[in-house]
Amino acid sequence: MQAAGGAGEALDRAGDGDGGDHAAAGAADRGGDRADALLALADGLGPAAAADGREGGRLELGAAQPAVHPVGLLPGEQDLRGGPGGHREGGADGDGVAQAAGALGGGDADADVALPAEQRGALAGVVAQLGEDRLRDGEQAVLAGGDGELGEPRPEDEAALGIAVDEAVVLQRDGEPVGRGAGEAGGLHELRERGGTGLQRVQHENRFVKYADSARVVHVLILPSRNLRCKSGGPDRGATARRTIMTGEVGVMGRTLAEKVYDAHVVRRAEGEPDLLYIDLHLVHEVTSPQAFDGLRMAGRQVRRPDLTIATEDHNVPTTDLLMPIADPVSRTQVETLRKNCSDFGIRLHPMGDDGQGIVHVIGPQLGLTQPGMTVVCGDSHTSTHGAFGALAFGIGTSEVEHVLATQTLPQIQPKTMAVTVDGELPDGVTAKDLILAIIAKIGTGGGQGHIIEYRGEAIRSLSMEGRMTVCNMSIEAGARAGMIAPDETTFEYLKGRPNAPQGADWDKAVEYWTSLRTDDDAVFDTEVVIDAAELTPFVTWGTNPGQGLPLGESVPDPAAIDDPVKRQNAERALEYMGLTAGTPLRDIKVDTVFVGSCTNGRIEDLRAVAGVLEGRKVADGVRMLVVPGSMKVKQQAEQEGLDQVISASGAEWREAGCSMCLAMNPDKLTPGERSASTSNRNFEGRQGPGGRTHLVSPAVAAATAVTGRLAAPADL
Ligand SMILES: CC(C)[C@H](C(=O)O)[C@@H](O)C(=O)O
Ligand code: SF4
Repeated sequence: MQAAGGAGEALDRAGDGDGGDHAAAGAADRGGDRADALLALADGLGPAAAADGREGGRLELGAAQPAVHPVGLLPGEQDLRGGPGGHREGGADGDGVAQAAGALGGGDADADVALPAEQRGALAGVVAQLGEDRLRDGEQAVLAGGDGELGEPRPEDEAALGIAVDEAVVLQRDGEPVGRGAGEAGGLHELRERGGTGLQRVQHENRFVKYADSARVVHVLILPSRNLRCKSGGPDRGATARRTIMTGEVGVMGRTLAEKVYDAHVVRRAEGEPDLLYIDLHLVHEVTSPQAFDGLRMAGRQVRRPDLTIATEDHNVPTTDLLMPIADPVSRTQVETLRKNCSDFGIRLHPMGDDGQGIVHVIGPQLGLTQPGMTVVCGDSHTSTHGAFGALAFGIGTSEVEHVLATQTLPQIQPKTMAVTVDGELPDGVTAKDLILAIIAKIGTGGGQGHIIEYRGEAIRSLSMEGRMTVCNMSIEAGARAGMIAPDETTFEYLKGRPNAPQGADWDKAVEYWTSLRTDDDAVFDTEVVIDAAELTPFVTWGTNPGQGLPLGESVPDPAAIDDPVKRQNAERALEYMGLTAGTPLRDIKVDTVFVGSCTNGRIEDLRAVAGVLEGRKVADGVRMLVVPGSMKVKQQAEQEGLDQVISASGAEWREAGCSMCLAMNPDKLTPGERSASTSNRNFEGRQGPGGRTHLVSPAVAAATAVTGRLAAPADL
């Protein structure tokens, strides 16, 4: 199924690789995806409970579940629409599809059926695991294993791990419901006795059985063998794992951070099919959403969780004259379409000129919406940025955007895991951008393919949140599905007090849970790479992909010296396009333009670094420098700190927030042959304008380059 978004797949994105011809790409997208989108939706709706409780009726996910979040700090409790209510006002549409009440909220049934506390108590508990007693203080044993003998689970029953007493539960066991027998706590009989409203029995053809409080769940509990399945590879992973457990050859293995977050969001898993993942946060922008909304309209659907969906205008917005209508008709149409869609479907939008507007990957973290342990998606490949918080965040195609809008879930094939460990300390003057460029040069643009990369090690721990976002942002440039960094004090410090961050007791609970989001010591990664931070220096690209980079002190490589014929040919072609000669010292390369901005390096720390270098200096004659904050808030903060003054005094242009020259979907473009040093993340042919030549650099290198007019580091000044 194409819409499953397999690991490492290219997105069905518009406007990529075509020099910004997004209108044409959008049309192709529209034509190509329709059937797949419908397919995906049908699949997505398959396994779970009918929201209206009709057994055997149309199968749907549980009604208006809050986002899956073990500590109950639900993104669903943050109503992104800003209005009263949120998901608790949800209703069901004519198809039994639960809908949060928004502008178009249909139906008046309250689909968000909360279980009375005593029923939840009856459900929640712990199953003794493979004969071991796993009860801890405050936990209660409720689910019997095997044939109902408490404490005697059969290995194949794979009893679930501990559940806090106040959590909602999915009871699951292969082939039959757990806790079904008379007298067994948590059995359906008991729920019925107590009036069990909101619980449905769901039996899937793949013998995946749940009793679910459909109003609250739907976590599939973490099963020990799940991890083994993940490790054994191939479609028969489950069978292999089970055999292994039964013969007692291996114990339960630890899990990686990525596996923990992934597992915690699986709402349905069936042999031979993609998993269905619950999505906690859906970010939307003008480029990849129009066809998705059109699809909803065509199918008569609404947005299932407008309260977990937030939109911003970023790609097509100009960075000057915000009060003027957008001159370019394609950009204007994109932006106007997003406005209409958000208004029709009840989605909070940050339009141009709004205080909260900015690049989608800058505003999510800024608003405290991106939190550890979440699943975050957006029709944008650099969604990997949000992995810096320990969220599982990845880009999706337009058909998948429609799927998430309609169901708040996404079919996924579980990616493999990769550790990139950066030992030691980054030398002075070496930044997160240099680090990620060096990582990509080392592992290649396909090095992370099929994997979620977890960045670890001392050098990563020492990075600020801004630096971590820069690193995770470019995971996609290494071909990875996502990048993640385990949350720690730096993460909590960044989040604390942000508008959507938990508060008070919720905050403490959240931090406790977030602290558990780290790779277990005995977890095994599918692939591991180790890098010594001490060896790194400022890094720049010389070619037309982000992996064609070298330390600034080196020279343009000679393709003739490259053994691999494909790489050699790529290098030849890149040098020709870039107008470079082998052997030229990188420091001798003259630039025409310097661009500071983008979701890679448009944050406050980046602007501080730039102003730090520019202070008391001038941009070289003949060089134009654009400094584009990643969001309006970043812009305001920079202005409060006086950074704009320093930047303007140096001769650089201080602009409004947006993607800008990162991809040239607005008037900020390179002209043919023009060469830039750019803090963005992509350097393919025409990325910054047809014929434009891009060198990817850090903010500090960008600023030093602006001063000298040639690729340079601050230490060269
Ligand atoms: C327009 C969008 C789909 C695209 C992406 O997916 O990344 C853009 O943001 C980019 O950086 O090329
Ligand atoms: S700033 Fe660049 S990379 Fe980031 S979302 Fe915008 S276009 Fe994509």
